Amino acid sequence: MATHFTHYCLHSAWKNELHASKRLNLEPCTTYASSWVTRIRSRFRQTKHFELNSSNGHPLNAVSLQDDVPGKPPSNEQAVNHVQEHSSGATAPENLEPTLSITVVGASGDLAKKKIFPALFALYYEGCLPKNFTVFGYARTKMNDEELREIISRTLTCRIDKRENCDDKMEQFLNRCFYHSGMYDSEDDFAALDKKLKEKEAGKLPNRLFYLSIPPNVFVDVVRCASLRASSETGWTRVIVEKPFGRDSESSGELTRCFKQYLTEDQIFRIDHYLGKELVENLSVLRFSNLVFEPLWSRNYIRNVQFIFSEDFGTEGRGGYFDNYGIIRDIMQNHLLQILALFAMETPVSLDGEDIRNEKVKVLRSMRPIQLENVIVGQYKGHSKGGKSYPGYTDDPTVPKGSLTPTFAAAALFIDNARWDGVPFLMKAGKALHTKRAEIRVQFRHVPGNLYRKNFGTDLDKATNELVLRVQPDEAIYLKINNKVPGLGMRLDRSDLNLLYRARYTKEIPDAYERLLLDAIEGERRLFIRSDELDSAWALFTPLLKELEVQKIAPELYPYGSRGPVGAHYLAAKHNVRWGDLSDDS
Ligand SMILES: NC(=O)C1=CN([C@@H]2O[C@H](COP(=O)(O)OP(=O)(O)OC[C@H]3O[C@@H](n4cnc5c(N)ncnc54)[C@H](OP(=O)(O)O)[C@@H]3O)[C@@H](O)[C@H]2O)C=CC1
Ligand SMILES: O=C1O[C@H](COP(=O)(O)O)[C@@H](O)[C@H](O)[C@H]1O
Repeated sequence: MATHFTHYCLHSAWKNELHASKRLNLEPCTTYASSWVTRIRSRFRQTKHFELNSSNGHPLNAVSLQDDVPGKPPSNEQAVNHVQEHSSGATAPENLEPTLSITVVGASGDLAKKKIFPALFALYYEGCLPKNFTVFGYARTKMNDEELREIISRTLTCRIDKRENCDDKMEQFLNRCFYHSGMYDSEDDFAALDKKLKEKEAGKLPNRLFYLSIPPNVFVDVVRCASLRASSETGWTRVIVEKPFGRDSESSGELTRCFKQYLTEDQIFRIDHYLGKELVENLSVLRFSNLVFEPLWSRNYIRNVQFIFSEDFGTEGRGGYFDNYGIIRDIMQNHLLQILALFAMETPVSLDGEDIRNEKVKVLRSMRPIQLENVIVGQYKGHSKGGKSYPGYTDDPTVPKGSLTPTFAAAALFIDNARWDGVPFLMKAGKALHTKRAEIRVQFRHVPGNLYRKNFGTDLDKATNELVLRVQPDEAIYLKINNKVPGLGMRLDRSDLNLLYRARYTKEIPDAYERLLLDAIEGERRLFIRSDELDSAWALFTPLLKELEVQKIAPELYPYGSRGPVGAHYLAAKHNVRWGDLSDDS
C-alpha cells in the first residue's frame, strides 16, 4: 500500500528507523534524549512491548519505509493500489510531500469523543501520525473550530507513562483539528469541506481518510457525498465504517452494493474494534509461535471453547439504537464471531491480511446453521440493591414498551470441519450483568487413565485444564493446572500459570482504536472485515434472527446486575459444558 510516511515505532532494527526517518524528514516520537541515535535507541529499549505498529509487521513497513520516498517512482504494486484506491484518476504530481487529512464524520457524537479523537491524539503523541496531517470534524451540529477543540480536549489524555510535554503536545494536536458543519446528504456541504481540506493540503500529495462515526441510516449518503465531492484527486481515499454493517444478510448486502457504487473494496475498512484489542491480536501469536499450544488445538484435546462478553451496565442512552439490533447483532455476530474465527482458523499461508481473512472465511463457511434450540435469549429487568434501584431495559423511554429485544444471549455453535467436529463453541453476551469482562475460555479434555483421579473426587470436569485469555479488564492469559500442594502428603489443588499483563509489562496497552486507525492509515487490512467475511457472518446469524423475530420468542427476564438467565446454564449443560466464568475458581 502506498504509505507516504512512517510509523517508526516498530522496528527491531533501530538503524533502519534512523536511516529512514532522516530521509523522510519525520517528526521525532519523543523529546527525551538529545540526539536522534540515543533517542531511538533508548526508546527502543524502553518500549519493547506494546509499541503501536501496523498489524502486519515488518515486511510491509520495511517496504513502505524504503519505497515511499517522495519523488521515487512507485513500484508496480503501489501503482496498482494507487489507481484502485483513489477515485478520480487524476495523476499525482511527482516530488510532492504527502499529507493526510482525517475527517471524522459524526464528530459531535459519543464514539468520536470517547474513542476516535483520543486515539488520534495518542497516535500523534507516540509519533505515529505522519508529519503532515490535519483532522477535521464533520457533523450537523453548528460549532466552530474552537468549540470542537474544547470538546475534544476534555477527553484527551497523555496516558502513556505520563510523559513530558503533555500540554504542549495536546495544544499542537488541537491546533491541527478543525470543524466543518454540514448535512450528511448534501454534496454541496461536502464540496465545501473539500475546499477547506484543499487549503490545508496545498502543495502536498493529499491522502484522505473518512471515519464514519454515524448511525448506519446515513452511511450511504455520506459515502456518496464524500466520494463524489470530497475524495482525494491524486492521493488515496479510504473510508472506515463503524458497525452495525446491516442488520441481516439482505440489508448488509444492499449496503455493500451501495458502497461499491462509489468505492472499491480496497477503500472500505469495516471496523470491528475487538480485532484491535491486545489479547485478540495475541491469539495468533500464542497459538502459532508456541509449540505447546498448536498441537492441542483441535477436537482431540479441546472439549469446548467459550467466548464470553458481559457488561455491568445497561443500554442507558443507547436504547434507541439498541432496540433495533439487540445483543446478537451488537456483539455476537461481529465481535464474538470474529474472535471465534481467529481462534479456530487453520494456519494461514502468511500473516498477510488476505491469507488470514481467507482462513477466517473458511471457518465461517464451515459452521453449522444455528438451531433455535441451541440459543437462549434474555432481557434485564429492574432491580433494587443496597437501597439503589436499577432500571429495566424497557424502562428506558427510548425503548418501546413490551420490546422483546434481547439484551442477553447464549448460543452453542459448531464448526463442521475435521479439526473441530463435535466441539461446542459457546457464546454468551449480555448487558446489565454482575461484571464487565470479555474472555476466551478453552476447556481441555480429561486426562485419559489419570493416575490421580482418586484425588479429584467424582467431578472430573473440575480437574481438567482450562486456558483463559482475559481480553478485558486486566488483560491476562492463564492456564489452570493441577498441582501438588507442598508437603508430605499427596493433596492436589488447582493453580494458575498466570501471565498477568500489568505484572509482566510496564507499558500501558494501546486502545483498540489506535491500532485500527493506524492500520487504516497504513492501508493494512488484516484487522478489518472483508465483504465475504461479512456475508458469511450474516449468513450464519440471519436465519436465527428471523426465527426469533417471527416466532416472537420472549426473552427470559434477569435482574439488572445478576449473572444472567438460568437458561444459559441449561443450554451449556445440554452440551456437557459448564460456563468457566461461573465456577468457584474462575
Ligand atoms: N458509542 C459507542 O460506544 C459505539 C458506537 N458504535 C457505532 O459508531 C457509530 C457512532 O456511534 P455514536 O457516536 O454512539 O452515535 P451517536 O448517536 O452519538 O451519533 C453520532 C452523530 O451522528 C449524528 N446523528 C445521530 N443520530 C442521527 C440520525 N438519526 N440521523 C443523522 N445523524 C444522526 C449526530 O451528530 P449531528 O446531530 O451533529 O449531526 C451524532 O452526534 C454508530 O454506527 C454506532 O453504532 C460502535 C461501537 C461502539
Ligand atoms: O460494539 C460495541 O462495543 C461496546 C463494548 O466495547 P468495549 O470495547 O467497551 O468492550 C458495547 O458497549 C456496545 O454495545 C457495542 O455496540
